[in-house]
Amino acid sequence: MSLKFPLGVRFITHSLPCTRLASMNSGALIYSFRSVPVLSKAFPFRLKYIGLGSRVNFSTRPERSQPEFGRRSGAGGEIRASKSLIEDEAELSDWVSDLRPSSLRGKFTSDEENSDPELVRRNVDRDNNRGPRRGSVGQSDRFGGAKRGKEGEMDRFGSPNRRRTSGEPADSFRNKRLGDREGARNGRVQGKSSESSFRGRNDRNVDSGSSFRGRNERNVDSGSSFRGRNERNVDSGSSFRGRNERNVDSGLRREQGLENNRGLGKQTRGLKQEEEDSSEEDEERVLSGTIDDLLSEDSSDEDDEDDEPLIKKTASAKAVQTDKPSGEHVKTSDSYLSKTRFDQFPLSPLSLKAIKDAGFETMTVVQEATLPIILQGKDVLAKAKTGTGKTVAFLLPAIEAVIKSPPASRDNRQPPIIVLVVCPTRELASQAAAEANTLLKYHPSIGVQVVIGGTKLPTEQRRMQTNPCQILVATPGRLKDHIENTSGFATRLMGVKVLVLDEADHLLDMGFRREIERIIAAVPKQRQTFLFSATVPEEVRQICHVALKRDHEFVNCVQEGAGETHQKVSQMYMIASLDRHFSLLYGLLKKHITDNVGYKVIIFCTTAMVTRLVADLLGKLSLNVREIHSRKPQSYRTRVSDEFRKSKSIILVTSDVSARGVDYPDVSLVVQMGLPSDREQYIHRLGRTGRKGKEGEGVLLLAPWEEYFLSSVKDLPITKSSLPPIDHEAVKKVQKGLIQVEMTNKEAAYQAWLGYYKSQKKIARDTTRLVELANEFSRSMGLSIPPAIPINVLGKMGLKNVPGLRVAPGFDKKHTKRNNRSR
Ligand SMILES: Nc1ncnc2c1ncn2[C@@H]1O[C@H](COP(=O)(O)OP(=O)(O)OP(=O)(O)O)[C@@H](O)[C@H]1O
Repeated sequence: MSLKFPLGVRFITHSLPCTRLASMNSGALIYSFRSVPVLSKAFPFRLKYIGLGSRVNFSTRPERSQPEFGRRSGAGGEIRASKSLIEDEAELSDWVSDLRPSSLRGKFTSDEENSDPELVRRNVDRDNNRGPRRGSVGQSDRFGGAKRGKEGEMDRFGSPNRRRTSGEPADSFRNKRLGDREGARNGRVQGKSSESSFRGRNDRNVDSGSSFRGRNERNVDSGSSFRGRNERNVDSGSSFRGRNERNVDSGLRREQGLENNRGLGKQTRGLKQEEEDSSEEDEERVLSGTIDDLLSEDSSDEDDEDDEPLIKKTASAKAVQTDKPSGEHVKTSDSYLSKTRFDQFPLSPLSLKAIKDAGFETMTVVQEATLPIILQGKDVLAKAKTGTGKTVAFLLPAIEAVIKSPPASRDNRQPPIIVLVVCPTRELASQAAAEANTLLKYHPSIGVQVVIGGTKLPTEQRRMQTNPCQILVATPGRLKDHIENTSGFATRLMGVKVLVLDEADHLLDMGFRREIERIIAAVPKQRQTFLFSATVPEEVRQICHVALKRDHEFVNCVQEGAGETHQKVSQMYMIASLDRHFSLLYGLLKKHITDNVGYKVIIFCTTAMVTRLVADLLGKLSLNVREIHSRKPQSYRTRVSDEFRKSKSIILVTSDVSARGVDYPDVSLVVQMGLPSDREQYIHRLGRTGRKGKEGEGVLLLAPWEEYFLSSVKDLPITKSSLPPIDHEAVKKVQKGLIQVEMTNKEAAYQAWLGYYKSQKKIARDTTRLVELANEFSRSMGLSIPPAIPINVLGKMGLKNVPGLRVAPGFDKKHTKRNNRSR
């Protein structure tokens, strides 16, 4: 039997993270005082949870090989919070790779977009130097480019009334990173079997059947529980029924102490504000602070193990899982659309009209699951697969909140902001604003604006004054800038009734810590808050309490494990030594192009500089390729993003600036070259294909020594592919192409590669080996000797005196001074 919530929300499933926490089997609970490690990192004042003792596994995914990514903290739990750091370090690697004596000496002040690549690059350096954002979110910055395209769309939607989305494309994004693979330098391009047809899709079909009423049918308990979560331990066999009861009963009783969570705002006010980040790159938290900061933070990870007092754990919130099972129930398991119509909900007729114009016929599963709860006035944490309409899911009810608010008086030049949407990247913010404008087509009195950095603060300030809006979409850094520097802005934020954190896990991880704290502190406590993402790691769930009310609902439309990715997207990985990678990539692309007439491919590289290298090479191989990464000016990125969105038969090589949220239609293949920063990033990148229930393919190309990453995705349906045969001609072509690639690109890629893998603890542990691998990478680019690296850069990277490195003379401080003197 299934239970239904008043508005029809039904619980489907298996193991809910929360449902089986404290409330169940409480007699058996052991309250131990363990810390929630990430909390201490993110929120110094220490949140406390009642712990479930041994049953509670705060470290999330035990079966993941986290050590490589994890940073030690708190009670010794390995946490992924280090992701941000790692990403920063990835950025660092690119930044480092781009160091020149000049950039080491000075900063650049121009903010403008600049078509001069050199200047742009320098701008990047400058930006990097600016903020102390250490924890940065790599993604964010890397994200750089992607969605700018949206901006274009906004214009479209902008209609004559003030609904126009503002927010200029930010320019000078910066980011960096790098990556790549290793190689047992011997491997020769050869391919044995090959078979790897990257086809093996499971064409499970989609048939949602998920209507309000019919939900139960979907409700087949797959038994696939949330890994590493308590509930599984507590009551693995629990039936669907039992769970629902638990839900209804709110099995997740929150215990005292959680109140504290809400106090975040207050407490964070007192937090030390590190120097302001220069707005310009909220999301681009490139390497903030100094390299030393980053490295030292990194190295201190191990030390940071003091146990916190603690815990009080218990889940809060009810959990509603709407996902469907895997295995034989595939027919319904990958459906992203429900059968529920939008007009079955009490939505504004004008919104319904706009929805119809947008061509949305029925709700997606996440929309169907969250809307009734949100309309009840509750806070929601929602996890739903990539490309399944989360943006509309939070925007629709947010618009309702605006409609229900009393109109601002006409002479109020600074009307309250009713809805605040925070996105980790400029692209996502622009995209969300564009979607909002679609939904607001017939609400001319409701305005949307975007504040995303990249433009000068005063420009945005003026824009906000001349175009008052009720819905504001922002990136965290720029929003914080406005809170602190725009007169009257803080007052306007006191009108916020709905706060949305899009890509919540990313926003709540270490990278955006300060900004989010500041933002939460700046909006009223009496508000509704929605957190959406395709991935919500357990440790982030713990932090969610700082933003959400205690009785929030966790709507999980995703089954942990195989269910986190789309069944219609085949996932394969290839293991090959580094020296084969470029040829393999080329062969893979050629085959895909032959097999797919209107192909659209995204290739993710680990850093901006490696992205540039790969794009350069593929261009030389006469493929129709574009590149997006943080080193490109925002205007360029916007243009390319738009072009890629609209085109067919095209390849986009990109860094992680395009990993999250970017909604490119009809991407047929996603290739990930080298180590993804973590499991979530792997899922988000893969999510650029198979959107809206479509088919897609994903290929992860790793070197043998990167294979350990697979343990973190072992529950996903990713299978090993044999290496395809690569014909001799292709190998020769690639070699020739590599010769034509600019030397500076190779040098930059080498340094960036080194920097990126230096940030991967597992690999960096043995620096001699690391350098060997880097030199392997160098050879894979066709270089017989590795590029020399300035001594000061090596120092910053902690790689001085490591055998195998070539040191570029004359760039160390002493040396430079001497040279200057002698001039
Ligand atoms: N009910 C609907 N019916 C059809 N299409 C929809 C519906 N709702 C949203 N969409 C479209 O689905 C696409 C994907 O939506 P969106 O970008 O919000 O996905 P997402 O879940 O946020 O993905 P990601 O996790 O990658 O950010 C968009 O083009 C959006 O316009």
